[in-house]
Amino acid sequence: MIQLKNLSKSYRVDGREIPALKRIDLTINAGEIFGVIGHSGAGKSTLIRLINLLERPTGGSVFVDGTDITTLSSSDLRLERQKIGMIFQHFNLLSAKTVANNVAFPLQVAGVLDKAAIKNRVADLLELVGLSDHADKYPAQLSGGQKQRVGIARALANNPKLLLCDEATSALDPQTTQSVLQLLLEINQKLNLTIVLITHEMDVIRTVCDRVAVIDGGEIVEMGAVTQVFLHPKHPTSRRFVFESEHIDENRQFEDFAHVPGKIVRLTFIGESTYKSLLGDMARDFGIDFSILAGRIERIKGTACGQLTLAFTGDDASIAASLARFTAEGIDFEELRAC
Ligand SMILES: Nc1ncnc2c1ncn2[C@@H]1O[C@H](COP(=O)(O)OP(=O)(O)OP(=O)(O)O)[C@@H](O)[C@H]1O
Repeated sequence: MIQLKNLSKSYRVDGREIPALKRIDLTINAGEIFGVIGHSGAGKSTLIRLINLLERPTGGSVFVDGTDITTLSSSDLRLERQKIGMIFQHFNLLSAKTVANNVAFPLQVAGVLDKAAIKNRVADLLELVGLSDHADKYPAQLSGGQKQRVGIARALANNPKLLLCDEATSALDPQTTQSVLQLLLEINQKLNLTIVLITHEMDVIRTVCDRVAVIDGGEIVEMGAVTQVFLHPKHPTSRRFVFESEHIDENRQFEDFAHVPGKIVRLTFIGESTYKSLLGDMARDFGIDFSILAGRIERIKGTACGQLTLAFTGDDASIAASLARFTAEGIDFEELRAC
């Protein structure tokens, strides 16, 4: 759906070129929910605004659904943009228009003249986002979550193939964030809509995204399936995001482990293996002992995942046999300390 090729962007400030994005290569597949996470100033907003050319790149190309939109005339670009909806952190609703008229607005701009068709389409969209009873209210009469639902309905008015979400839940409380994220998941599935979202919150990525790119200093420093990046973050920036979201202090943990005897191993469970009763079986079968040093079980986009850090004691052959059993059961392990 999206292909960014060697894409770069610098801003000219006081006669100097300030690089914001450097040689980005990225492919986003149709139907996926793709997240971009980074700290403030990393280049997230620039990246998402390049996808619909709200910003022009300094170099490289932007393909959307097979078309290099950087080469289009302004009238063709206007048509192409109807395939791309966008929602914003601060909703950007028109305060003097009712909810229904905010949602109708992009249809009118696109040249739809049939008033009955507009009315029906607006009614369908408001039903989709759960706001049928609020059609005649003004934005000031809505909660933040309701405003973002209007933003989503408006973004979907022209049946886009792609929805860009610019920090769409950052102004919302945690519970409202969850309900807006559930709505995004629902429309992704119902409409097979490709969604790109930028955020600085790992929880947002974990709840809805299929894949994630971690961006730092204008570059993608890590990219992969969310389960992979969450459970095995490699780049220091990714590690920081994951450990902060899990309230894990990595350095402190290693200091604590220094007092514990045995081989320290971190096990990673995904899916059904998360619920298997393997540890007791292994202690009995191989005569090993273990203590649990750290653990977490969570859901990554609906898939149960767990990580357990254990210290094993026993003879080397028994520990090796136990680790082989993990491998046979499809459980990943990482040795953090040999003994
Ligand atoms: N219009 C602009 N003019 C000059 N510099 C800009 C402009 N927009 C962004 N920048 C600079 O580009 C870099 C990337 O900014 P960008 O807004 O894309 O980051 P971000 O990750 O979205 O940050 P935030 O989360 O704070 O919005 C920053 O150094 C920023 O100062």
